Amino acid sequence: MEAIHQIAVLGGGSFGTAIAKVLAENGYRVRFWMRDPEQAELIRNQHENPRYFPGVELGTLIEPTTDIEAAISGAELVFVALPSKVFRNVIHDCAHCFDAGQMVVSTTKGIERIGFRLMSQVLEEELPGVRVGVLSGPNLAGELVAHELTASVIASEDRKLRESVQQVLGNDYFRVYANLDVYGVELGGALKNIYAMVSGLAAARGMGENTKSMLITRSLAEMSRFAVSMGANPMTFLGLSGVGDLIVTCTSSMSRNYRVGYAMGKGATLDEAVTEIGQVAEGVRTLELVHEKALEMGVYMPLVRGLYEVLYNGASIDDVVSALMKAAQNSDVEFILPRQTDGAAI
Ligand SMILES: NC(=O)C1=CN([C@@H]2O[C@H](COP(=O)(O)OP(=O)(O)OC[C@H]3O[C@@H](n4cnc5c(N)ncnc54)[C@H](OP(=O)(O)O)[C@@H]3O)[C@@H](O)[C@H]2O)C=CC1
Ligand SMILES: O=C(CO)COP(=O)(O)O
Repeated sequence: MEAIHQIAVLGGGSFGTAIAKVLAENGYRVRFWMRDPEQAELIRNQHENPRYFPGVELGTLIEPTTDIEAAISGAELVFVALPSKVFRNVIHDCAHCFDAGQMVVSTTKGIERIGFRLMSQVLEEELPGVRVGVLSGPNLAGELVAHELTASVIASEDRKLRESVQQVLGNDYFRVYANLDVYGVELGGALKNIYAMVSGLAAARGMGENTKSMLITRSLAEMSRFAVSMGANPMTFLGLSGVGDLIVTCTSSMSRNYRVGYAMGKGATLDEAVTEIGQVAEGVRTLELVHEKALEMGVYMPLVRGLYEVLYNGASIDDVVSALMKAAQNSDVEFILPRQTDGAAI
């Protein structure tokens, strides 16, 4: 395995900071690109990112910069940790800085509005010739920076990329497993944000432990049904990037998506909930896109539909829950007993 000498991280928010910190702790020099010169100056002088992780030491191997060309050029490996909403624009504007053969890894868990593209597809379209990968899994940034024992998945068809990412990120608190199914790994990371909002909402209403388990498991069934309709392999959802990420975001109040649902369950409007968090909650946008796609493709997604009704059409949570519970009872595992399509059940 060739040694990696230079790594770039694009995006100076929670996850970009967490990944840059892991890399630096593993002894790599990291060019850390962000848009805000003041933030870059603070990180350069204080070796911490006070807006996202006040008090967390980042060390001296992280070199913040607002010059994206300087960050990318010469880096063998580039991690992109930007919200999906801005992902294509940022990559498009700096596409000329990339060389063929460079390894580019998206950590973004979202979907592009036009064309329902995932970020690896955006990378392939914008950066022909680069090697593309996706990093996804149960990776709450706040826990990663605190060295909680964590695992993730690097998905790529490119073996060199998979092994390079395992090499540069793996250490005594972070394990990186490999997968070939880029689309499935990425889709799981995007979809689970919707169900994290559902779980937050239910938690705010005082759900029991049985309810929590039912919600997470039926979320997995719904995600898998959607994946199959998109031509993806639902088996990937059995891994860390599927059920793993679903569990952490549906049970942790550190998840921004969970917190959006929770705040709404306590009576906040969607705008209030999102503003209060002040960081990206990808699930809000993903919900809209998946709701639309499910309608278009005729995929049965009662949790998506119920959450959409609450968020966008002012439906009462009690009415939605009641409709879900009264719907016709159906198959547990649809790969064993196909779902009956003449009724409707959670
Ligand atoms: N946080 C987490 O636990 C994890 C997050 N992810 C995923 O990573 C992605 C990024 O999330 P995260 O880092 O948490 O988000 P944050 O909200 O913490 O940070 C977003 C970052 O994007 C920057 N940004 C926003 N718009 C632009 C733009 N137009 N040009 C340049 N930079 C921009 C922000 O800059 P500024 O600070 O100047 O506003 C900020 O640095 C998301 O898809 C998320 O789902 C994946 C795994 C875990
Ligand atoms: O994806 C995440 C953990 O794996 C982070 O979730 P949130 O974006 O909901 O905070």
